[in-house]
Amino acid sequence: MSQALIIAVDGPAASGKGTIAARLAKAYGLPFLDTGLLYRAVGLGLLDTGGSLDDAAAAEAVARALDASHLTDTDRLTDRGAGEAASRVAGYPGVRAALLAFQKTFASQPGGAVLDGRDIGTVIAPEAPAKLFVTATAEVRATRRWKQLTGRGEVIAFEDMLADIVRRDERDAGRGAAPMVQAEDAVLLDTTDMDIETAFDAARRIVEAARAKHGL
Ligand SMILES: Nc1ncnc2c1ncn2[C@@H]1O[C@H](COP(=O)(O)OP(=O)(O)OP(=O)(O)O)[C@@H](O)[C@H]1O
Ligand SMILES: Nc1ccn([C@@H]2O[C@H](COP(=O)(O)O)[C@@H](O)[C@H]2O)c(=O)n1
Repeated sequence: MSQALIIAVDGPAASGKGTIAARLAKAYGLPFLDTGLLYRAVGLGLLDTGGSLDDAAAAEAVARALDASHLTDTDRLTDRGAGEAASRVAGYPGVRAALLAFQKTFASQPGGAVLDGRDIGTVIAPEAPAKLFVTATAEVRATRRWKQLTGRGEVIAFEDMLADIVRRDERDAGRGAAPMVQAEDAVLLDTTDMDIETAFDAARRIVEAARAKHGL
């Protein structure tokens, strides 16, 4: 059986990986999953039921009960508080285990798929023929996220945004369960000095090289 075009896009918060992944999915006509939304929905779901972000068992129960209806309020899911809550619950092995099968099934669709997150190339789809690790300096990422959130009305000081990004990087890279790390066979894409169009073009070249290498 021939290999499917699975494109794994990992990287730290606000590096632009979601933007790149969504555009790659459109360009190749593939289904796309932003896996960060799953963790964000678990974090918010826990808070909404009065739970504590320190309660691993309660977080796992929310993750096990997650369905598509929890993923519709994208404005709330992508706000600052949801990002912080997500990175707290994402450290619990039970939460990650609860979300694993859905992500693996999504990745293994016969025609291929694009997924973005922190552990796509290492845990969810280590077999992916195309892997990117998208990054940028913390200052540039904080600037992008600050513009995004203040542009839609959230009130945040830039220094607080930068501190959020640095704290999230440390938590995501430092946890024991599926830490954020560049897969050995992933190509690093540093978008610090790239606008969206330039970053997408570079990502597309990486995918084209992977397709040629794997005969896809
Ligand atoms: N190369 C770029 N230059 C300038 N702005 C960018 C670039 N890439 C993405 N952006 C903008 O930065 C913000 C964050 O991008 P995006 O949501 O794609 O990041 P992300 O890595 O998926 O974030 P998260 O990890 O939180 O999901 C968005 O407003 C997006 O339009
Ligand atoms: N595959 C993933 C995806 C996300 N996380 C955690 O969720 C947080 C929010 O993710 P965003 O991509 O929407 O920023 C993130 O900080 C991670 O803690 C994850 O662990 N694995």
